[in-house]
Amino acid sequence: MGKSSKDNRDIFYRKAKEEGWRARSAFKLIQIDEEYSIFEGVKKVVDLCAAPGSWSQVLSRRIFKDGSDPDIKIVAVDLQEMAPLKGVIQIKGDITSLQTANEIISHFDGHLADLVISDGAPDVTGLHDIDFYGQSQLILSALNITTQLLKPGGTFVAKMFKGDDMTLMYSQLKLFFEFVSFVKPKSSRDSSLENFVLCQNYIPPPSYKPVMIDPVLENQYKQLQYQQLEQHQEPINNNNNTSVSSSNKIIVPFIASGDLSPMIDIDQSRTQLN
Ligand SMILES: C[S@@+](CC[C@H](N)C(=O)[O-])C[C@H]1O[C@@H](n2cnc3c(N)ncnc32)[C@H](O)[C@@H]1O
Repeated sequence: MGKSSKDNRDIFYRKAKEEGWRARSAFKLIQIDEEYSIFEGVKKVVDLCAAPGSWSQVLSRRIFKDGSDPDIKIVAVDLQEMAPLKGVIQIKGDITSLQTANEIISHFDGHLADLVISDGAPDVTGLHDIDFYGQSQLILSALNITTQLLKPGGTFVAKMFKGDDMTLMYSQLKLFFEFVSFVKPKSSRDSSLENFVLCQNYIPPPSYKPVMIDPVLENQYKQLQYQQLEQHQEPINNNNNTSVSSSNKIIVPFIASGDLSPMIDIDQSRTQLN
């Protein structure tokens, strides 16, 4: 490790201790907000994969503040328990589950979120390809649940690893968001492949209906295809009683498999979905 990256790590580590952040990751979210004003006008926010809670702390300090605005709701979700935080509703749950999505929505009094952030990380094996794959799947799960939670025009921020698939990831996210960019906050170590994707102005494709299927589970997708065939391509119900509309038939396999064939360009693919 070079001297400058070691110093960089130490600065943010020390600063986190001094300022009472649960993890130095807090600075990554703070720096993304300083550069892109992602908290502006935000009242409903979801922190996916939130433990131990430094991003939720940022939301508590910067959005909830003194708690004087009753419209502000912050919901944090993680597989693990985390210590309580002022103004943060905590859910112990899996972001791939419909039950978690429903539980989050139940706290928003019929509204959707303005902002969804995800700093999710799977258990790291040290094998680059496996870790990269695991991280990609977690982003897809985060995107999947985000399509249930985010209001049109909303913002989504997620951690990813820099890798060969960034162009593909960009194309996939561009199906749902007008602006997609990759961000590397200065508190993120230079030596790390970590990156963040910032997606702004959520515009789901016409007739897209969010479904909580896991596109990673190929068999589950095949099962859906069989059901579609049996039912002559009419919308179907999966186990979660959510329908798969014609736009989903195109988008879900595209996201899952990385098959670029249905997408010529964004506008054209959107036209196909109409
Ligand atoms: C790097 S930590 C998040 C750090 C957090 N943003 C902070 O600032 O304190 C990654 C988290 O992702 C969570 N995670 C991984 N897979 C998940 C899943 N399927 N559902 C919910 N949480 C998950 C892990 O439990 C872990 O706490």
